[in-house]
Order: sequence, then structure tokens, then C-alpha cells
Amino acid sequence: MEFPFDVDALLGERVTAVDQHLQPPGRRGPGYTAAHRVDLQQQLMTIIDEMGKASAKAQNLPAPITSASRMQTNHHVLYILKDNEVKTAGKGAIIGFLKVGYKKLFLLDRHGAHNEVEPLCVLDFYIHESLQRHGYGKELFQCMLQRERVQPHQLAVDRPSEKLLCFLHKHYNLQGTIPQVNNFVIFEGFFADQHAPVRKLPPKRAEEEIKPYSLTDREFLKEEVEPPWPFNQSHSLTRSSSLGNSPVRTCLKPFLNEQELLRNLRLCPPHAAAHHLLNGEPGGPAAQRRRTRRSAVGQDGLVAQRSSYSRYGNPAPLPDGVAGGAERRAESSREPLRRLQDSEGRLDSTMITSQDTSHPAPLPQPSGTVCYSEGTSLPTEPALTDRTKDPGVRAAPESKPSGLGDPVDCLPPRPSNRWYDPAGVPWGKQPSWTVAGVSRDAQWIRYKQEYRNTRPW
Ligand SMILES: CC(=O)SCCNC(=O)CCNC(=O)[C@H](O)C(C)(C)COP(=O)(O)OP(=O)(O)OC[C@H]1O[C@@H](n2cnc3c(N)ncnc32)[C@H](O)[C@@H]1OP(=O)(O)O
Repeated sequence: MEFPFDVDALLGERVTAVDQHLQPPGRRGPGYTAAHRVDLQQQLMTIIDEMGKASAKAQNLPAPITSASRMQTNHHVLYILKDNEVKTAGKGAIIGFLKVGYKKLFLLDRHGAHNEVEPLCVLDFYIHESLQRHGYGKELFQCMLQRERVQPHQLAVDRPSEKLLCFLHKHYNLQGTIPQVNNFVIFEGFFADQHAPVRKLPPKRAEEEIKPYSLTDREFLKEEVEPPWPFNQSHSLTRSSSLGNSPVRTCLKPFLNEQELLRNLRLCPPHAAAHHLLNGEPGGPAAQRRRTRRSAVGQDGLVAQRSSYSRYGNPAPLPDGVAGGAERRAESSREPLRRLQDSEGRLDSTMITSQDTSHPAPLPQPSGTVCYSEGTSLPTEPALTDRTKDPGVRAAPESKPSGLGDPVDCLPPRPSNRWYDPAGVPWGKQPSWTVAGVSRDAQWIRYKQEYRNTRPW
């Protein structure tokens, strides 16, 4: 692997060991200044980053597990093998690298006993594709063993590739592995000769699950399971990935604060079930029950407020920035009321029943929805406009959007033979509703509408 700077001068020795300080050990002339040192360190970081990427690519990893920044934050040692024989335009080249580091692990011995150990681990190993199977891997590995003063069977290997297993078998006769429940592989003889003190824990019970704290460098690469809504709205959450594996090594960002969660709630798209309502599609009884129940617990809260319970069926327009805002505005202006009804004209509402005597009694439906008695016609857009022509009725602004939490949104439908003021209140009457057997006024409904769906916990 070649670089636009003098790798040969930068690294000095054939095999260079680099730790978290990222100090290049290369030649330093008489005029060596702090600026030079920064330049050289930058070059070393470039080498580490590029090699890390190449290694990840060779192992089909989604992201590099070796980088300059990861080196700086871990007590690992990187052995870099350079090619100082074939000089590319006098600058040298990098052949490969081997990264090792001590890690505290719980490992099982042959008898199934837990052992708390801190062995040297092989974490990442890469030889450039064009130079593999030329003995460079062996040269580098051998150098590491000498400098670290360890025997091959004392090592733990972090998720070895097939190539590495073949390599270890061929050169060091490492074959018989001791099965582990984490991602590290150890070989026969590992427990026979340990430098680090081995602390034995009682053997595990058969039914007990083992949760070792084996900090593998590769844990952070695991795919994460999508969390349930609304926690999937933030990318700042990271979790430990799977049972039986070690904790995630990446830093855990703080949990969503309330403000952030509320913001996400407001911006989140409606649940798929709400599209039935938005599109006026018919749904079976089960689907309707699901819809209404979800609305009640708040999952589709915003949509429910905008559509299912809107008397005018004219939801507040969403801002353009909000996904689907423009489309939903267009749709809502075309069919403002269909979203209240299924194909048979039934209302999709189990939340609120009217006590206002002017409202017809709802007919119980097997589906759990509420059906209003025959003759009750849902107001249509022209009808609303006609009402405003009555001199006794104050004119309602036609395009007035019913805002979120507006009590008008949750009023039941009105019979067409009554006139209402723009707020939807019959003249001279203060409506009330029975919710869960208790009589509630518009103020209470408004409060509930405003606060119910934004706090799902
Ligand atoms: C913890 C970890 O780092 S796991 C990731 C290990 N890294 C990789 O898999 C990246 C891709 N592979 C490589 O970079 C290299 O092949 C290494 C580092 C595994 C070995 O380096 P090399 O320079 O090829 O090793 P070296 O030449 O000294 O030894 C060759 C032996 O390695 C093994 N080996 C190397 N390449 C392969 C391969 N493509 N398929 C199977 N075995 C291979 C064989 O045992 C081979 O002996 P052989 O040629 O007689 O079959």
C-alpha cells in the first residue's frame, strides 16, 4: 500500500510498534520541530486509517475496526510492517499490520468453568491482498510474539477469519479450540500457561445464561434491532446488541430528553393504520378496532386528532417541511369527511359519545365502532358553507384549520337540521360528553386532546 509521503523515513524500522500516543519513530533530522512532529503524526494517522479501511474491506466488515482515533482511545499496540526493499518512487510502502491488546475476559475452560482472565488478544490482522501467502503474515506475527513475549497458545483471537484460522494452524499448529460463548477463540493450552492471574469462578449451572464482559472490538459493528416507536426516531441511541455478548464498546449517548422526544413525536409520520383513515379505505371490524384502540392510546394520536375525530374532517394543514404535509393537505381538501367514515358511512369513534340531546343516539356495532341512527347525515363541505349563509349564524372562516387539540376536533357529528356557531357549539347550549361514564365539558376534552398523545409513556 503506497502513500504520497515517505513511509520509509516515517516508520524507520521494518516492523514499527505504535501505541495510543501515535508517535512515529522515524528519522529525526537536526531541524526537527513541533510542526514537523504534527506533520509526521498526521501521516501516521493516514496510514492507520487507510490500512484499517483495507482490512475491513478484506474481512467484509461494515466499518473499520482499526483507525487512528480508535487507537488513541484504546491501549492497543499496532505492529506495522513496511516494505523497505522495493521502494516506490523512493517512498516505500506498507505491507500490512497486526493489532493486539490486553482485554479482560470471562472464558470457559474445558470443564465449563468461568475464568476471569486478561490475555493478549489478536484484534485485527491484515496483509495487503497482493502480498498474501508470501510469508509476510508470519514475519509480522512472529515479531509481535517476540516483542510481547507470549506464546501463540496464550493468545485469544477476536473472531478470527477462516484465513487466520488456517494461518494459525499452519504456522503454530493451533487447532483444537475451547468453545466460548463470546466471540473470542482460544486454543488448547490456553489455561495451562497464563501470565495474567486467572481467577476461577464457580462452574456455571446448566440452566444459567452466561453473560461475559468480553469486550470485543467488533461488537460495535453488529446490526442493531430497530427499537419500537417513538424511540426509533432518534439516531442517538445505541444499545448492547445481543444476549450473551459483551457490552457495546461505543459510547452511550444520553437518553432522549423530553423536549427532543416531543419534537420527534410531532414530526413522526402517521402509523400505517392511519392511512386507512386518511384514504377513507374500508377496513374490517378487527382493523377498525385496532385503529380506534391505537388512537386511544396515542400511537396515532396526531392523525386521530386531525382526522378521525374532526367534525369538519378538515385537519390542520401540515407545514411543508413535515413529511407528507403537502399531499395530506391536498387530500384533505378533496375529501374532508370521508376519513370519518368507513365504506358504510359508519363513524370510526369509540372515544366519545354525545350527551347533547340534539345528537341522535349511537347504535351499537359489533365491531366496536359507533353508528349513528338513520337520517343522521354527516355534514359535507357545501353544507357547512350553506350554514354560514344563515343570518343567525356567525360566519366561520371557510379555510380555518382546526388546530391540534381544538375541542372542535373531537365533537361528534351533528344532525343537519341544527345550526352551529363556528366553534361547533349549538346556539344557547353548552355541550358535554360522556367519557368512560363521566360527563366532561369541552375544556376537559381540549386538555385531554392536547396532552394525551404527546406523552405515550
Ligand atoms: C482477529 C482478526 O484479525 S481476523 C482477520 C484476519 N485477517 C484477514 O482475514 C484479512 C485477509 N487476510 C490476510 O490479510 C492474510 O491472509 C493473513 C493476515 C490472514 C495471513 O497473512 P499472509 O501473509 O497471507 O500469511 P502467510 O503468508 O505468512 O501464511 C500463509 C498461510 O496463511 C493462510 N492463508 C493465507 N491466505 C489464505 C487464504 N486466502 N485462504 C486460506 N488460507 C490462507 C494459509 O494457512 C497460508 O498457508 P498456505 O499458503 O500454505 O495455505
